[in-house]
Order: sequence, then C-alpha cells, then structure tokens
Amino acid sequence: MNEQRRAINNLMAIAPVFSICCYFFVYQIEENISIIPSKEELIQDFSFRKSSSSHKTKKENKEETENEHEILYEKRLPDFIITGMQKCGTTVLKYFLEAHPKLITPKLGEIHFFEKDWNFEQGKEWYLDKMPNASPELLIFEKTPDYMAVPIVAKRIFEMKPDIKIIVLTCDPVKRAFSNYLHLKSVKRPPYEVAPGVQEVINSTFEEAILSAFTTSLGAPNADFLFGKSKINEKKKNELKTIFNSYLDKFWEEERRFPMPASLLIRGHFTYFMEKWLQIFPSENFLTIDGNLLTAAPWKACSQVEEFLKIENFFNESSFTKENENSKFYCIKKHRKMKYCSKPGGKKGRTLSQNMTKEAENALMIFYDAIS
Ligand SMILES: Nc1ncnc2c1ncn2[C@@H]1O[C@H](COP(=O)(O)OS(=O)(=O)O)[C@@H](OP(=O)(O)O)[C@H]1O
Repeated sequence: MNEQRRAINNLMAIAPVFSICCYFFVYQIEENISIIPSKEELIQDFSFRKSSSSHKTKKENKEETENEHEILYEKRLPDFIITGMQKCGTTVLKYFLEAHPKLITPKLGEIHFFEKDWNFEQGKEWYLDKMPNASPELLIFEKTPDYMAVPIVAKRIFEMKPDIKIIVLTCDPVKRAFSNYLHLKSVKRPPYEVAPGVQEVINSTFEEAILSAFTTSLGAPNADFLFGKSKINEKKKNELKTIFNSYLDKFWEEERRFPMPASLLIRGHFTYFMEKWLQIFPSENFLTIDGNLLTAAPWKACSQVEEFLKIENFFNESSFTKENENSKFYCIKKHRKMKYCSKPGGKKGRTLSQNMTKEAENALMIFYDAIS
C-alpha cells in the first residue's frame, strides 16, 4: 500500500513537469505545422522571391514603363513633319531634336506613309499605329525626306491634318545630287523596291548619271552644252529653266513620281517644290532651315525649331561637340551630364571621303544657276 501511495505521489510530482513538456511539445509541433506554407502561399512566395531577388533588367524596366505609358497615353497624328529635302541632313536634325524633352518621334526611322501608295492604302490607323504613345504636352514628329518631291503628298497631308507644321532643310543642290548618288550606290534594296532608273544610276559613274539626267529632262543638245561650259547667258538660262520646269510639271500634274536618274537633279530644285507646297499649305506652317547651318552650328538650327514650335529652349552650344578636332560634323550630348557625344547610326558622311569630278560639279553648278 505504501508502495502504491509512493508511486502515486511520484506521478503527481512529475505530472506538472510532464504536462509542461507535453504542452511545449504540442506547441512546437503546432508552430512547425503553422509555418509549412500552403501551395498558394508557396507560389506567392516564389514569385515574390523571384521578383525581389532577381534585379530587373533595364529592358524589363523599359518595357514596364512603355506598357504603363501605353495605358496612359494615346497615339496621335504628328504635330510636325520634316519633309525634306532628301540628303540635306534630315536624319541628323531628327536625331538632335528627339533629345528635346518636349519632342518625341517614332522609333522607326522613316514612315513613308504619304508617298508610298501601299502604305497610304493601309489607312490612317496604320499611320497612327506607327506613332509613339505621347502625353498631351509632348509634340510628335516624324521625318520622311521623300515627301517633299512626290506630287500627291502635300494634298494627302493637308487632308489628314491641315494645321500640321512642316520643316524643310535646304542645302547645296550640287552636293545634294552627289550625296543622293552615293546613297543609291550603297543602299541594298530588295528588287521590288528598286524604282525605275535606280539600277541605271547604280551601274553608272556620277558623271554618266548626270549626263543621262540632263538628257532626259533637257534633251541631248542641252546636256552636251552644259558639260564643258563655264558661263551661259541669261537667254540660255531662261530657256533651260523653262524646259526643265515643264518637264517637272508633266509629272506633277499627272501626280507621277519622278524617275531616276533625272530625279538626282529634280530633288534639289527646292523653289519648285516649295511653290507647289505653298499652293496647299499657308506659309506660316513652314520653317525652312539652311542645311549648312545645321552642319556648322546645330544649336542655332535647333533653336530655330524651338522658336517655330514655341517650345522652351533646350539646345545651346554646349549640347554639341565634335568627336575630334578634325571632325566636320557635330554630334550631340543627349543628356546634360553626358560625357560622350552621340550621333545617328547609319553611314552619314559619305561625301566627306569621296569627290565628284570637276566636270560634273561644273555642269551642275551652271545648271542650278540657270534654273533657280
Ligand atoms: N552632324 C552631322 N552628322 C552627319 N551627317 C550630317 C551632319 N550634318 C549634316 N550632315 C549631312 O546629312 C547628309 C544626309 O542627309 P539626310 O539625313 O537628309 O539623308 S537621307 O535623305 O535621310 O538619306 C549627309 O550626307 P552624306 O555626306 O552624303 O552622307 C551629311 O552630309
């Protein structure tokens, strides 16, 4: 009996200790069970860790911002277009202008909407789709230098947006023709994109191409006359001007594109095209910039654009620099703190390393002097 009582007493003595141990044991199990996550929690946790542990790449961040941008902003028709003249520095002007915080341009280099029928036939929605998403305070612009010299374009633009602003760069037509020639020779195009006469230019020297251009637009005797002359009288100038302009009028009135190689000459005839565009748009819609100014002092050319668009000044001399002392061309420091200079891609500057013959240059100078 005594032994039984002793056993009970012992049990009772260890009971609190036992129950405390049991309590802690169960509590720990429960605790452990409670930290085992559910499947959903696991998935959430995994995705959380994934997004927090892997730092987002610049591309991911950019895409995210663009998506937000797309949701917030609408695509709109451009506020202004750089329509030409082809080979006068339109690429570099676009490149410089897109550094301005108020200006935005499509990622695609040139849209070619108004002059390429197969694009125009896709309709306004197609064009709008090419535009960037822009907040209302930004001005959208695009540049397609082919617009200026294609007859139907001015009318098409006016019908879509009569108050659009138009920027045209001018430059020395003689150098422009040579630049155009070098461009045609170097650009590889799919066969269906090769316009009439382009192949002939590609297979010719510059001099041959110019002689052929004079022949088709002015007739063989005048073509021969222009080569080898140093001066011509007023009567002859007027005669050449009349013949050349009536050749152009035929295409313009029939809304046909100018063929190569004559187009090498035609695309430099700024006053002809300007007159035609002014029959459709009022003069206040236009800003004409001297391409030489763009090359020599791009901050001045860009400030002309700022004034024309009535936007705040962003460009000054210190926005631009040259790669080295011998560079002819300026490039831009796109951000104020940018140390290095940025320039458009592609092969701009072909005319820096190649020259036309004196004969071709002379014939072109006499020709443009006559027709302008
Ligand atoms: N800063 C600067 N950097 C590079 N290029 C410059 C610059 N300023 C003017 N240019 C001249 O621009 C010429 C090309 O003109 P475009 O861009 O209008 O050509 S295109 O119509 O878009 O093909 C290009 O002609 P090429 O020399 O024949 O390449 C240049 O002479």
